[in-house]
Amino acid sequence: MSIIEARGLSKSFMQAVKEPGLGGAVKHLFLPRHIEKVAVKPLDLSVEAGETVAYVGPNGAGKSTTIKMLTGILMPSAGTVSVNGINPYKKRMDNAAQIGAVFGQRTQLWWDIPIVESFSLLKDIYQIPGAVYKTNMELFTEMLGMSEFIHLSARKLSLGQRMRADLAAALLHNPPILYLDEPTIGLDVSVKQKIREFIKQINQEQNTTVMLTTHDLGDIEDLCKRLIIIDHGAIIYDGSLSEVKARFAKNRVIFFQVGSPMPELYAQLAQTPGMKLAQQSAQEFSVSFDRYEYTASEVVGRVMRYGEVVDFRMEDTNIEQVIKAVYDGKLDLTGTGE
Ligand SMILES: Nc1ncnc2c1ncn2[C@@H]1O[C@H](COP(=O)(O)OP(=O)(O)OP(=O)(O)O)[C@@H](O)[C@H]1O
Repeated sequence: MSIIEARGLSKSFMQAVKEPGLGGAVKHLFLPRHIEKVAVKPLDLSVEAGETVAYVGPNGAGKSTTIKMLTGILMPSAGTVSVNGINPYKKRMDNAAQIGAVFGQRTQLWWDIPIVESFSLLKDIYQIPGAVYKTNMELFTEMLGMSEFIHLSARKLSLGQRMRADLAAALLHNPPILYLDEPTIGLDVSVKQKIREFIKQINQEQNTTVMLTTHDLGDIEDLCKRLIIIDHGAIIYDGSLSEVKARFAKNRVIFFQVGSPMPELYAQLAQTPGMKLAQQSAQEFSVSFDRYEYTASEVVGRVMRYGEVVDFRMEDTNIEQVIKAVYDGKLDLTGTGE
């Protein structure tokens, strides 16, 4: 059985509808009006132990609501959910022992006590054996570079330091499942890298299942093998990241600057299947091509036959562009997942 299993899982909220101004507020007091907002439509989800899953979607798509149902913070409106055999909402204590969670916008550390003492409290709360605690503290301090701030209180930490401390706190008890909600939000490149490396290592060495929501698509490329896209509360794609890349990020573009205009080349390219010309000026143009049909050297060689190439650079379509196209409604992935 999968480590995370949801069937028909959904969540609706009652949202207050208030007319603007004081009059509206008074009216709402005596005659409150609500509408039902379906945040997550009935969804099915199975995640195997050790998987790394990116759960992405535009703002308001229902990502956090799903994660909150899986972590037991929110009670589902309908459907069933089982996490490592436990109903997370009904058995919150048992569930807490088997999950680690990092919500990028909030901390689970005590605000006014040194980080190292927060860790020590967590050791008691989770009843972490001394040897496990010692090993993890050493490993996490080293990998996340925590020694410089471990004696400070959470209040005094920078965002990057706090995120590292939060990640360590979430994993101290060796949970088999790690939920990450925007774990790299607002962080600089080097801290992001540190956090990604750490998550990767924990996943590989301890087979920790990782479920990640993020708007930073670099997190996905670095960490996740599986991609789930949710939009308006419904899953619109569930499949491997590499498949999406192979099918939709298959184009490469080479930008050329040439010594003189090449009208014959332009005419020829216009008729070549699998290649597309986009002209910026008489001497600047780009050729996009299917990287499974042509090699970059074939394309460059073809252009060079028509005249002098002053400069060129190449770009791959990356997963970021593919997902942006899905969010913008320009690419439909429905039916392409597993
Ligand atoms: N407690 C709540 N009460 C009423 N509506 C809510 C509540 N929580 C979420 N919603 C609504 O449910 C929808 C989904 O919200 P959710 O936070 O799950 O989106 P998200 O995908 O995590 O978005 P973001 O990327 O902006 O964090 C939104 O329309 C939101 O306004």
